[in-house]
Amino acid sequence: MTTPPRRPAFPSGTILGYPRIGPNRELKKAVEAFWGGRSSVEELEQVARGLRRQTRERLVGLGLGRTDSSIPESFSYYDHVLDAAVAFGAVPARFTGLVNAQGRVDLGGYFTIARGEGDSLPLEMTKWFDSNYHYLVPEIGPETVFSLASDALVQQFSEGLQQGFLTRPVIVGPVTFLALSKPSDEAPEGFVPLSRLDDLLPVYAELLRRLAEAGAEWVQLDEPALVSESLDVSSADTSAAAARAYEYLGAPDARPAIFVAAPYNSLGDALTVLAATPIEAIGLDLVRGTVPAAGAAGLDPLASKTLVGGVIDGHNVWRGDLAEAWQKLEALRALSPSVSVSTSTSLLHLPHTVEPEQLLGDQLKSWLAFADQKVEQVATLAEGLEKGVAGIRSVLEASTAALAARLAAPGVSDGAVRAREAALTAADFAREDYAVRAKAQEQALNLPFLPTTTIGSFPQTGDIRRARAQLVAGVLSDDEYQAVMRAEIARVVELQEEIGLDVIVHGEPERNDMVQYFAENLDGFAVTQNGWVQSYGTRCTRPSLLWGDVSRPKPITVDWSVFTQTLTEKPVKGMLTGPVTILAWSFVRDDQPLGETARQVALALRDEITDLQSAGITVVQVDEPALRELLPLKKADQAAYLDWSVGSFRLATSGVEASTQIHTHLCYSEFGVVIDAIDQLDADVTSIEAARSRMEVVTDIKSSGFARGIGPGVYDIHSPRVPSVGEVTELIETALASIPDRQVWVNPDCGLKTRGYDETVASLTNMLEATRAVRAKVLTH
Ligand SMILES: Nc1nc2c(c(=O)[nH]1)N[C@@H](CNc1ccc(C(=O)N[C@@H](CCC(=O)N[C@@H](CCC(=O)N[C@@H](CCC(=O)O)C(=O)O)C(=O)O)C(=O)O)cc1)CN2
Ligand code: MET
Ligand SMILES: [Zn+2]
Repeated sequence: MTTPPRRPAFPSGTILGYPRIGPNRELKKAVEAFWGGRSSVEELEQVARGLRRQTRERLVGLGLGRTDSSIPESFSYYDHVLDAAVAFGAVPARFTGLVNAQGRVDLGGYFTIARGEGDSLPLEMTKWFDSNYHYLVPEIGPETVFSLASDALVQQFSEGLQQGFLTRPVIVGPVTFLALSKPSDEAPEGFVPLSRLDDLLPVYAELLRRLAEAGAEWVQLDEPALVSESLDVSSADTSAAAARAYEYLGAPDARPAIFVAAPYNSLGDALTVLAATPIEAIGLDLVRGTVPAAGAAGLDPLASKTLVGGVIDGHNVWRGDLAEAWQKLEALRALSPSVSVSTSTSLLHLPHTVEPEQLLGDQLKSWLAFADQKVEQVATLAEGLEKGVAGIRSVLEASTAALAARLAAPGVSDGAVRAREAALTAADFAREDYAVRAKAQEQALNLPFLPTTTIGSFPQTGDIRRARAQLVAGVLSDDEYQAVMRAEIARVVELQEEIGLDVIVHGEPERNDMVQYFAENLDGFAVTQNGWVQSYGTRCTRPSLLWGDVSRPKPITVDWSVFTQTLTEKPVKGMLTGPVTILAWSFVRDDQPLGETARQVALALRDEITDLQSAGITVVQVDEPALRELLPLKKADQAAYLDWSVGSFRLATSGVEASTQIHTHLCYSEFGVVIDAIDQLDADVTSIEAARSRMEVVTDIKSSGFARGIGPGVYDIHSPRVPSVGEVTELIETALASIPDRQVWVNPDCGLKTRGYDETVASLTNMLEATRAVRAKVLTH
């Protein structure tokens, strides 16, 4: 028997990943300049190199080691799952023209796969576990030929080495890569991408060998699929795949030491599986998950591995209780003598740093930790692990004290809000029967067969954003800003009238973001100036901070909707963001159950909706695109979630008369699992993303017995492509084949804010032409 090679020690502290977009969105700006033809690929690459160097230096400055593999090499130009697809040669057939003679795709081609071109649709985009980050879905079939088609990761590691850093390359693990993939267009019915594992593993092994040759001592393989019970493949299948994968990848001597990270929840049975493989370190999410019980069956082999305790929350901004985090690390020591500290997830979900924020106030700032502050927390705990807890005791105590101060601060608990919540009864969560509502609404609205509408936003042009930036800078007065927005609303209304839409929207020009806008107008929230977080590709958001009890000091949207209604005879649809989505896209207080916070937001929205009704608005849409996103990864937690999420939506929307039509909108997800919950929302009309999956969702709707209005999106707004009249006609007819005629609405998949005006006008015009054609056909039969 040969002795295994000696492996270098895992660093005592690390993070699973770091934001890639740059402290001032440098990468976003550089990539968009490249797309716009305003810079060359060399200039873009130079910005990226600069950011990577800056990140390595910054992380050392914050306390990570320069040469102990503690710095993750986790850069991406657009998305880390796309990076893996391109690295392993998994390019869909429609893009093979982008692959050069060496089997590689250049940076331009990489962006084309992400964004589509001409008739070639981009990879589908969907939510990354329970976060607001979207990854691109690889397409895998029996025809996919895996090969090592990119050395980007090796190059980035070598680039760091030349600068004097020994970093730790990070890549999506093989099980997660395949579990998140979907069958390619060429794949036969029933094909499962995970069935290609044995063909993919040699390519991963080759990459590991190349990294070892380049000098990498550790590599990180991210396997969040192992914690999720909500994927297309079962946990039993992902566990079995992990056993195979890590037995195989662990076998060769010529490889870096392997660290498998399992962020977003606990590993459950998969921990036993990983324990039995020859990998050297395992990362556990101890924020969402718990410390495994020492002595549990099958965990003995952990004693010879490093356990990396993800005790610092990578998914939320609170400074948290470091003393409690320390205790979790101590508890881990019962399983292995070798314990390190890390974040629970990549810091990708957090803004860079609290420091430059000028509007947050010292008190709130003292409660917060963004990415850089989380790195410092990791460094503190790592010092405790290395030198004993005595040296860090005062820091632990300070964090406990800050947390106690936070819980006792004014505004965290508001008596009036609490009293109102305590007085709620079942009647506050229910409307009249749908039959009664439908009749009252038919009379009030008098809409045609196949009513047409849009999802709310119209293009956010440079002029609109500039005007808002000028308002913030004090260059425009409130009145001047209002005038610019009103002019935009007038243009949007006129356009909709010309095109012939039936239910009119105001276009949301006054909103920087559909959540931040409401946060700015509600008590209990704070917003950042520069707290940008990547949502997908170059698109970023500044998640708001929900720190206290929520209430509405005054009406928020009423004046805008009332103004819009003065411009048209047609019904104007009021536009609000729902409680679940407001929570999902903010950083939410962690001192009380989410359901309680959601009810507070719902009550504020309920008042807004009744105020809209009093002001003469007859249709109100309450968007819940994040309903599916927040669905817990563990099945045991899902029923309770659906109960409070559906409840908060109903609380927000059930204060109105039968004649007021409530719409909701959902997008960005697979809806099958939550279709019953969507029905339970009891909205009069639900618009739902459907075009990219060619109306697959209507079969779910049909089998669920959904009996109210439904608008399956008839074109994808994520690409500038203008759908033809024929295409839209076909999709409307597909919907009509499954759903009773009178229920069907015609609308795009989502809001138009990321589009330009030219394609918007062309697409909506075609949508109306298709609707008229179908109307004529159905009505003459
Ligand atoms: N929070 C959130 N999550 C979501 C969505 C969403 O709409 N909101 N939609 C889904 C998809 N995700 C998306 C996320 C972001 C964007 C998006 O368009 N983001 C914009 C920023 C939106 C914004 O905050 N705009 C601000 C600030 C704009 C800005 O960058 N201003 C310039 C200055 C203005 C100029 O001169 O151009 C600056 O600060 O430097 C405003 O309009 O006021 C972007 O990245 O470009 C779209 C979809 C799912 N998750
Ligand atoms: C991400 S869902 C977007 C809904 C919103 N009303 C809009 O049109 O932009
Ligand atoms: Zn949407």
